[in-house]
Amino acid sequence: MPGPILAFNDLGCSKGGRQLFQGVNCTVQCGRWLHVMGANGIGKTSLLRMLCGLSPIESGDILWEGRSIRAQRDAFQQDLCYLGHLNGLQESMTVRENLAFATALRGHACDAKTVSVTLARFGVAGRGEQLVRHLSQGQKRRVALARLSLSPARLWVLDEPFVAMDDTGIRMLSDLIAQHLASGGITVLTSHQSVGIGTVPAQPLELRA
Ligand SMILES: Nc1ncnc2c1ncn2[C@@H]1O[C@H](COP(=O)(O)OP(=O)(O)OP(=O)(O)O)[C@@H](O)[C@H]1O
Repeated sequence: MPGPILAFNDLGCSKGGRQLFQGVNCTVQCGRWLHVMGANGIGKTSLLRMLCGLSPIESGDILWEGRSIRAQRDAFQQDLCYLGHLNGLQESMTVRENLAFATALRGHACDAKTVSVTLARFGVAGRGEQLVRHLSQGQKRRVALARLSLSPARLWVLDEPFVAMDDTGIRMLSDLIAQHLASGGITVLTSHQSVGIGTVPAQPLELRA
């Protein structure tokens, strides 16, 4: 059995002088997914943002492969793909440019055929030359999934990824995450809906004030 690769150690968070949560402890192994749950405003997005280095860790620590993420910022960022509310897409670029840009940032070239095949896989074939800002919310989500599928990152951090998805999109995303887990990846996600990811049971993390 592989050892834990992601760990939250006594993690706490406050915003605007108010304590949101504290004393969060858990470990996540390869091939598992963490379902971060809790009431509106409890701090789920805040936790994900700390994990991604978008906000500082105020108390406790987050470990990746046994080392604080603060001590290995660049290497950890290479291992991470974050899908937030804004989908991580550049609105003023075309769909195709977005995918090429995202993969280039990670030092990979992505040829036109791969982009076309990937867009078709997520049901947005033929949208490649369209500006992202002209897509519907659900189509943007699908392009974000296409971006995710091209990412070699081992850790996927997804904030409410099922929002704005139709049933087909929800299935596509579940299958994509299941595939990621099967290849030894880890996913941390928030969702107010109950979620099924293949046959892999959720590892629940309930945030409480
Ligand atoms: N920069 C900030 N300054 C002050 N308060 C903030 C800041 N960012 C977030 N908050 C507050 O922190 C709390 C937690 O926000 P967060 O978005 O993490 O919650 P959440 O659990 O993801 O909520 P939801 O389920 O509604 O999406 C909220 O009350 C929010 O208003």
